[in-house]
Amino acid sequence: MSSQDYDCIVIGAGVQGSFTAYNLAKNNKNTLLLEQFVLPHSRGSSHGQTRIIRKAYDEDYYTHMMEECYQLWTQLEKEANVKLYRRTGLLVMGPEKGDYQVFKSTLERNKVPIVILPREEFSQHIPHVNLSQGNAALVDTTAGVLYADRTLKTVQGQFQKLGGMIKDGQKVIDITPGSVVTVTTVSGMYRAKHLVITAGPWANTLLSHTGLQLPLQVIKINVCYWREKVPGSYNIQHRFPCFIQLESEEAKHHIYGLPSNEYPGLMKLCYHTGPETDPDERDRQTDRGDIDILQRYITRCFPGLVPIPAVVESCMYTVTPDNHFVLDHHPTHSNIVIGAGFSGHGFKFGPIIGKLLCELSQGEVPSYDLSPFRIRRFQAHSKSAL
Ligand SMILES: Cc1cc2nc3c(=O)[nH]c(=O)nc-3n(C[C@H](O)[C@H](O)[C@H](O)COP(=O)(O)OP(=O)(O)OC[C@H]3O[C@@H](n4cnc5c(N)ncnc54)[C@H](O)[C@@H]3O)c2cc1C
Ligand SMILES: O=C(O)[C@@H]1CCCCN1
Repeated sequence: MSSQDYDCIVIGAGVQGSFTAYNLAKNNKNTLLLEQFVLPHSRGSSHGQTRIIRKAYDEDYYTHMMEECYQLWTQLEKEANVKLYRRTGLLVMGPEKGDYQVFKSTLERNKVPIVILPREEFSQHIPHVNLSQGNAALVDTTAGVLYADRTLKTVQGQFQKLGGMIKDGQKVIDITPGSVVTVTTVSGMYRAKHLVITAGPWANTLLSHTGLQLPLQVIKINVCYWREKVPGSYNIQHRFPCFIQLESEEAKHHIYGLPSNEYPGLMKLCYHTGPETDPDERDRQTDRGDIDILQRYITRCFPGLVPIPAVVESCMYTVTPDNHFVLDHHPTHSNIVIGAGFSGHGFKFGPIIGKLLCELSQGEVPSYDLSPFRIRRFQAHSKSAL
C-alpha cells in the first residue's frame, strides 16, 4: 500500500469537490482529489446535462453570492475556452400572496433586472403555458442554463492542468483525524495537513469516521423529460425560459423546468422533492408519487407537452432541515472542512463554494458571512451528534 503526503485531500469529485480542488491548486496547494467511482459517473448529485442558474432567491445572501459567482463562471469559460452557461431567463410563478412576493422583493432590493408579467400579457410573452388561478409571474432575466457534465469535465481538467492529482475508483474507507490526516481508500493510504469532505449523499457515511453526524436527508429525484406535442414549442432556441412554479395548495414543493435543449423535442420538468433513499440503493427506490403530481400539473399548465414522461433519469438531493448548505470546519478537528447538504440548489454556486471551502481549509477569513451555513445551527436537532 502506497502512502503519499499532500497539502490537502478533497474527498468527492462532484461539482463542489472539483471546484474546491481547482481553487486549492490555483493557490499552489499540492492537492489530491479522491473519487469512489470511475469518472465521469452518474451515481451522485452533479451528473446530467443541465442545471438552472439564477439570482432569484428568497434570501439576500444567496443573491449576493450569485453576483460574484456569475463572474467566476464567465472567468472559467474564458480560461478553458468552453461554453458552460446559456442565458434563458427564469420564469417565477406562484400564488400572489406567498413566497412569490419574497422572491420579488429580494430581486428588487438587489437591483436584479426583472420583468413583471401581468396576467393579461402573460400568454403573449410565454406561449403554451397557463398561469394558475391566483398566481403572479415575473422573469429573472439574468438566469439560464448551466451545462453540468461539461462543467465537471472542465473543472477537473483545469485542476489537472494546474498540477492537481485525481484518483478515481478509490473509495475512501477510513479517515484518521490528527494534525496530519490519514485517508485510507480501497487501494491506497494518503496523508495531508488539511482535508475537505464534499461527499454529497455520502457525507454522513464519511463523517462517521470523524465522530460527527449531521441532520441530512438523502432524497431520490426522478428527473423527467416530457415530449413536446409540436416540436420546438418549449425550445431554448425559441427563447423559452427555465421556470419555477412555487409551492401551492396542489403541490407542496416547487415544480421546475428547463427548456427543451439537450434531448431534442423533450423538456425537463421535475418535482423538487422525492422519497428518502440510501445512496447505495438509489435504484431500488421506485416511488413515483412525484410523477403523478407532475402529470396533473402538465395537463393543466403545460398543454403542449404529452403528460407521460418520455425519459426518467435519477439524481439525489442531500437536504438539511432548513435547506441551507453546510460550509464549516469540523467542530472537533479544525483541519477538516465540510461542504455538504446542498439541498437541491448547490450547482450554480460551485465556483463560490470552491473558493469558500478553499479559504476555510487554508485558515483564511471567508469572503462571505458563513453564519447561515454553520454546523452549530443544528445543535437543537436530535440527529446531530454535537
Ligand atoms: C435532479 C437535480 C436537479 C438539480 N437542479 C439544480 C439546479 O437547477 N440548480 C442548482 O444550482 N442545483 C441543482 N441541483 C443541485 C446540485 O446538483 C447539487 O447541489 C450538487 O450537484 C451537489 O454536489 P456535491 O459535490 O455536493 O455532491 P455529488 O455530486 O454527489 O458529489 C459527491 C461525490 O463524492 C463522492 N464520494 C462519496 N463518498 C465517497 C467515498 N467514500 N470515497 C470517495 N468518493 C466519495 C461521490 O461518488 C460523488 O462523486 C440539482 C440536483 C438534482 C439531483
Ligand atoms: O437550484 C435551482 O435553481 C433549482 C430550482 C428548482 C429546484 C431544483 N433546483
